[in-house]
Amino acid sequence: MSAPCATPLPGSPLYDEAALRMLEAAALAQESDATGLMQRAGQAGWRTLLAHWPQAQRIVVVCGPGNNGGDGYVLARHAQAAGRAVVVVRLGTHASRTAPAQAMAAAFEAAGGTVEAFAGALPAADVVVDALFGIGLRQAPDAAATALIDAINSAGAPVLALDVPSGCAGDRGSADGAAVRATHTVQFLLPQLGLQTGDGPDLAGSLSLDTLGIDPLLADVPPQARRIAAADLGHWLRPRARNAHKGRHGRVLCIGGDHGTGGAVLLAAGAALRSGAGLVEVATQGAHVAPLLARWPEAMVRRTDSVSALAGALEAADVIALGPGLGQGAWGHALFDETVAAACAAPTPLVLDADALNLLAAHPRPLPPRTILTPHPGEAARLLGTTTDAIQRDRPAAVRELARRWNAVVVLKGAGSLVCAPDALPWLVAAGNPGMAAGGMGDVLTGVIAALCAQGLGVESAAACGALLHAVAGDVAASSGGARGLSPLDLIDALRSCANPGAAA
Ligand SMILES: NC(=O)C1=CN([C@@H]2O[C@H](COP(=O)(O)OP(=O)(O)OC[C@H]3O[C@@H](n4cnc5c(N)ncnc54)[C@H](O)[C@@H]3O)[C@@H](O)[C@H]2O)[C@@H](O)CC1
Ligand SMILES: Nc1ncnc2c1ncn2[C@@H]1O[C@H](COP(=O)(O)OP(=O)(O)O)[C@@H](O)[C@H]1O
Ligand SMILES: [K+]
Repeated sequence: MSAPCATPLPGSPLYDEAALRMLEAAALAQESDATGLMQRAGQAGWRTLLAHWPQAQRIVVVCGPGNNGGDGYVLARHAQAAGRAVVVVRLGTHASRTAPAQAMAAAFEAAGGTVEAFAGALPAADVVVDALFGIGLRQAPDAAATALIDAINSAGAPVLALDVPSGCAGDRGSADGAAVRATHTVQFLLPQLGLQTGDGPDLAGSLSLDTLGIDPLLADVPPQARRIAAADLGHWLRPRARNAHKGRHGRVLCIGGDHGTGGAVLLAAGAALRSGAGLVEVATQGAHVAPLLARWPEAMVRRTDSVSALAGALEAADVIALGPGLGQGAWGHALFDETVAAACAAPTPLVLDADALNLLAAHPRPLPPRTILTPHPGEAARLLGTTTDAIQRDRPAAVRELARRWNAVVVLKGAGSLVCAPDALPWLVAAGNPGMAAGGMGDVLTGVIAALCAQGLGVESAAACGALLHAVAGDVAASSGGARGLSPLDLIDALRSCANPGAAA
């Protein structure tokens, strides 16, 4: 790997509700017709429906009381004009409340459209359009709205959501109550972060964006995150210099593997090797030395039955990965204390995972200036003294808070992993699959990130690129054979081809 290029930033911006509202206001100020944007949103919805389900004849459009419902009435009018059998079902007690939505409801009815109040069941449909709530939802849907959401989800037809799946917070990736599970969501104006992390992807289904003809630069709207995907790996993973030697690619020290969890540090070491570290040393319990060497003969393995055996290794390392299989017993605790102190003194980049994070939460202390934490939501909850549900309720806020609280780069793992340096814009990793929800996958990530640090990436770049490389390798591994039953070893096998983007296969 040669020096990373400086500009431009990889990936593309994602936004929150506040940004959407700012752009919407700027766009509305330019419109001569107050319904102009809504007309274009409804048209975009109809185009999307046609592109996905061109044969659909029976279309049920569920309209809520706000402007999202207004978009639905526009779609319904276009579908009816195209000769489809359309029924609008509106939330029982709620008529449209905004002037543009009222105008669009009236236009649909004037064109002979049928509007029914929801009375417990939806008419049979080839496609259901969810125009119940958009970004205006406040708190969990009430009882009437919940019943309608349940009816959409049990209609037995594909669901097209307009802007967001109703009930889902577009900037958080979670729902406080009932939420629509869409087949496809067409977002309007700007792409929303929350549809790509946590529960967002399961609720939104596949995603598209229609900007409604509005240039995002019309208003100076700040992004909430940057989205990185497989094509962005080349930004960080440049071809190596022809004159490279192993000393240029760093020495990784992996520490962990108490009795009973020796496989974790073995996986971390293998991942570091396959991600291009120059040298990999492992400090682990004596019982694990032989199996580790049998699996990775290129690793150096140090019998570390007590902390004194670490002498020399901590100083020699260019980056230390601490935690896989470490445990929280006396052995793990002593190694944790010694390693964090040494990394602070040197200071050496430090990647903390698994029980190193649990020990940190239980025994807080200042961390070295170049530290990366890789918590899953449960570990993140311990690090913030909260619950896993609270973390998952607002993953973007959680990753920012973790980075600030621990003054470290944080990878908040899970569907749509988020990576954040203190006071920086988070990265959203748009790769990975549920096959990776299996023991040992996090240990692989630790090794990948440590290897990228060792090869000269700064901690934020190593964490973002590492989380992306890990997820892309997971997708490559799952592409042959599927997600279920994926093993961390499959992922390690896939790392090398992904770590050399642009190279001939
Ligand atoms: N403002 C505009 O000009 C445009 C808005 N657009 C659409 O408008 C949407 C936003 O519209 P709104 O701001 O009107 O909001 P929504 O249509 O998302 O929802 C707000 C309505 O839902 C009700 N509501 C909120 N929380 C509720 C709860 N927990 N239980 C039951 N009812 C609840 C509110 O009282 C209000 O009537 C966007 O997502 C997009 O689809 C698009 O038409 C583009 C143009
Ligand atoms: N549903 C999912 N979609 C995408 N990635 C996932 C999913 N579930 C888990 N992962 C990824 O797999 C890894 C699991 O890590 P972790 O929970 O620490 O596992 P372990 O501790 O068993 O090694 C993380 O990188 C996480 O982001
Ligand atoms: K919706």
